[in-house]
Amino acid sequence: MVEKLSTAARQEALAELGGWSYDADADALVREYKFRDFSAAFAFMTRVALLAEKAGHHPDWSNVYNTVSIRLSTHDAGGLSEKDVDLARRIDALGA
Ligand SMILES: C[C@H](O)[C@H](O)[C@H]1CNC2=NC(N)=NC(=O)C2=N1
Repeated sequence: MVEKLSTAARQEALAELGGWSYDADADALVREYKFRDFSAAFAFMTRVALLAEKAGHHPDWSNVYNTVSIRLSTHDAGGLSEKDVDLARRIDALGA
């Protein structure tokens, strides 16, 4: 069972993950990515999907044309865990 992050650990993670915001109501990390068109957005989603499968941890997300909205939280823990921080780091490492 995965533990939710403590307030201190969450604040530390947010400081490190520059582009991500914290949704306090959902206890989730959120970020929006913009691309030049749908193809580029969907190519990014494909890469994230492969990361997520490898990690066994999956984003809640949506796509509208060139925009991909990602929300990370751990369903099993009922909020933010280290798994979300790890996945956010890996998504950022794609360099989108
Ligand atoms: C069995 C499987 O690993 C679990 O159901 C995983 C799958 N992906 C998941 N993704 C997310 N975001 N939260 C989870 O709790 C979760 N659980």
